[in-house]
Amino acid sequence: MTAPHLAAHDLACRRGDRVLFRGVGFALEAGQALHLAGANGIGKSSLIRILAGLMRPFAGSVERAGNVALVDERLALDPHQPLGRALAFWHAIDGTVPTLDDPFGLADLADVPVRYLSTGQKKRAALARLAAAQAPIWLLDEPLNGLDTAWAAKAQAAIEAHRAAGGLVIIASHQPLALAGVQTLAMADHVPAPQSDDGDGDWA
Ligand SMILES: Nc1ncnc2c1ncn2[C@@H]1O[C@H](COP(=O)(O)OP(=O)(O)OP(=O)(O)O)[C@@H](O)[C@H]1O
Repeated sequence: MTAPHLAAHDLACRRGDRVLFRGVGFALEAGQALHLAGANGIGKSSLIRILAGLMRPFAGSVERAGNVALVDERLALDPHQPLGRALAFWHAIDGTVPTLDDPFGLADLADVPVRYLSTGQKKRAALARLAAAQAPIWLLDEPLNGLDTAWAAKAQAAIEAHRAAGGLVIIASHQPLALAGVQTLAMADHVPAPQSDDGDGDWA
């Protein structure tokens, strides 16, 4: 795997008429992991989309070396296909072959149409698709949502294996993460102060 690099320089994000965050900066290298933490609506998914190149920052820039694979709430698998065929579609696009070890326990679900999978099964399918993409940079938006305790542990083991193989990972999550040496970016530290509208300026 080519050594990946992902850096954010003084990023700001505006959605509608609101600046969600500003001054976000970090630099990650192979093997490192960053946890984006913060309340609902603070801008974690928006930051992930900026890092993935799907949204322009309001200010600042992203520096990236290495391909990106993204997992978010949108399942990029054809809901009308059986899971095996839906995953095979991506193998054909990526030029990869399915691994035999089945780390996400999907073998028994290969004939089930994607739309009939449970929430946790869909998340496991998304993680299988992620791993198959063979991209060094993983951007994960709530990757543990919907997983039971055992599968959440296995998903984190897959993240650790990816790091050990030279990948880097950014994870937006409300759940505590059991990842070695994971860094935390507290989004609350980057929320702009509200504009004062108390009229003080009029009386100075
Ligand atoms: N297209 C849009 N136009 C305007 N505002 C938007 C748009 N998309 C999202 N927002 C707003 O941006 C804010 C941040 O959303 P975002 O999904 O990034 O938050 P989040 O931290 O990931 O939240 P959660 O923890 O609930 O997933 C929210 O207030 C949301 O309503």
